Amino acid sequence: MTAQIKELELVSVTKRYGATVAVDAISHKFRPGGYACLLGPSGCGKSSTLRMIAGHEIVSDGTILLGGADISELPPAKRGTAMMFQNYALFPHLSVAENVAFSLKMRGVDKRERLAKAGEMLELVDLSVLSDRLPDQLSGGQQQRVALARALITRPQVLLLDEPLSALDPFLRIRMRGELRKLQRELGISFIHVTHGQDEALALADEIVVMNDAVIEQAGTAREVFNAPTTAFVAQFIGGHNVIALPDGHFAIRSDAIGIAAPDAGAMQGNILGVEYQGAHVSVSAMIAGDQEVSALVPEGDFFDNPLNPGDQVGLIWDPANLHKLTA
Ligand SMILES: Nc1ncnc2c1ncn2[C@@H]1O[C@H](COP(=O)(O)OP(=O)(O)OP(=O)(O)O)[C@@H](O)[C@H]1O
Repeated sequence: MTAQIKELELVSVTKRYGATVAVDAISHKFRPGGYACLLGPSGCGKSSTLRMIAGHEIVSDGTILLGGADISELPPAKRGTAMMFQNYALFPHLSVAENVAFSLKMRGVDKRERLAKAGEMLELVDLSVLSDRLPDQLSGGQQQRVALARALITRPQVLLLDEPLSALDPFLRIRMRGELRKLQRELGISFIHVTHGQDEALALADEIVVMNDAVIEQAGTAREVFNAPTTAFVAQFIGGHNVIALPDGHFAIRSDAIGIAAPDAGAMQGNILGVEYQGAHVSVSAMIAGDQEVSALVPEGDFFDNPLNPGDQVGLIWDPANLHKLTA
């Protein structure tokens, strides 16, 4: 299945709902066979983008290309994409195997062949033993695997996942996250996964596409986006950063790149506002010049060698190489 995975490209894609511009002329090439996360806050246009790629929403303007061919006008089943929905959308009256085989039935594939294919898909997601059950006889995690098998049975080039983990409890979410990543590696196809969780995106993605207010703010590998956010929005949304105004502009710096020293040392003086124990680290917040609050993540051992309290004066130190100039 890994041979010649086609590249998905968005060219100036726009979605308007009446006067609302949900997606504003976004362009992006997704890496073929990669795991991409569309990350952003509620209402930024992630789901609209995904639904346009799937063909469940009409593109208002722009083009969607798969392997160079324009798929913008094709019906969902003819695009080479498949979608797994947030609520799984399983048919309650059909067995697991029949749910998985459903789209082949719609395509006129005969019963024996479609159930054989459904069997292969259920094996892939480790659910063969439950193939005769009804959806309401399954756990949330099992239902999710059925939904995955059902989306994969058409052998898509691109699997689209809309908040696939949001219905699961935190423990299961982390387990399923690992399973999704493993499955994507095994299949070698492109996954595009919509999430508003930065931890989820960092854990899963080869590529993170950060959206805000209908546009792409930044796209890059998880490490690039985390280590060098280009805008204040990305720095704040991805977490673990401070945005600081200095005489020569606005900069992002990771909280764990700020150290604490004696009051007369360091790049800047600060007054401790709060101390929060987080296990491996202690998060120390301080007020610096210009009424700006910054947080430093200090390794637990270092903190307790020189404990601090609110009201203490300190110096904050950082390596200037860790300051990333922001463009907006
Ligand atoms: N069918 C619709 N009709 C009108 N406006 C819509 C419709 N669907 C979405 N919108 C609007 O388009 C914008 C983007 O919505 P979209 O669902 O794409 O965002 P999202 O980033 O996926 O948000 P969430 O994480 O909450 O699902 C929002 O302002 C939303 O209210």
